[in-house]
Amino acid sequence: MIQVQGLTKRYGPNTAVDALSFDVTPGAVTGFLGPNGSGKSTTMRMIMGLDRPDAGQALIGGRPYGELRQPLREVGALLEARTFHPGRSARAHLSALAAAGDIHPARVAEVLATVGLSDVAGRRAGTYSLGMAQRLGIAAALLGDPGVLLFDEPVNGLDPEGVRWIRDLMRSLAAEGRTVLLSSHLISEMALTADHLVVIGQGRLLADTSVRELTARGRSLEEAFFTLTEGASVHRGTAHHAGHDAAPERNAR
Ligand SMILES: Nc1ncnc2c1ncn2[C@@H]1O[C@H](COP(=O)(O)OP(=O)(O)OP(=O)(O)O)[C@@H](O)[C@H]1O
Repeated sequence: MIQVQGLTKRYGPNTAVDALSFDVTPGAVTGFLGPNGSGKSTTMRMIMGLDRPDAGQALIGGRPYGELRQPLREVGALLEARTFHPGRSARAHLSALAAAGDIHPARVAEVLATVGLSDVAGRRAGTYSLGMAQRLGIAAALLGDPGVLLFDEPVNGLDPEGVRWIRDLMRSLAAEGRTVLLSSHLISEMALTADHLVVIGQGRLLADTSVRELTARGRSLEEAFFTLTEGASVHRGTAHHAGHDAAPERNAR
């Protein structure tokens, strides 16, 4: 379970994340949608303790990231690809992470197999394609077998087979009862992958609802997304925007 409570982050005069609150529940894929610059990555970074909020808090299983006793076993994240040393092999990279996180070394081979990198695990990761780099990032996120997972744009740069692989992986992680928060620009992909959606614009919550609810009455998810985010995109960078005072679309789970 992830709880985002009144989370706020300012960069100078810009408020990147603005009193944002939502929960991400286990056993489902929660899609995290919003236009470019709406604050998705900043929110995920704050959940992972990489950015300090100016107000509010993000909790993982009831605690802020910094207070988790065994963080790699509790939460895994793919926030940006290529966070590994290019001269190291995938196996060496994962082995170092496992050693640092007190994770059994046998997990390295397991996660390499899960992401389909077993055959190239000895190669320098710097030679990997974007798709392979994404898979290595996902392997690192899965290493501690955590119950909570965050993926920021995992399908970026992947070919159709890779996109489908990610979709199946997300769905199976949720089916195992894990909490999965997934950001993506690909709305059509989100319609296929996510059960629940959190939509933000200008750092504010625009909707916290099920995909089914948002696409009710024959509306496509794309239409619903544009209707929700219209005000937030058109007036981006100004103090006033449509929907400023509107209550976000929300439904109970
Ligand atoms: N380190 C930083 N310094 C200054 N401004 C920042 C910083 N990081 C993010 N921002 C700003 O905060 C806002 C939110 O950015 P963020 O990357 O979180 O959005 P996003 O929804 O993930 O966008 P995208 O979909 O393009 O990845 C943007 O206006 C961005 O320019």
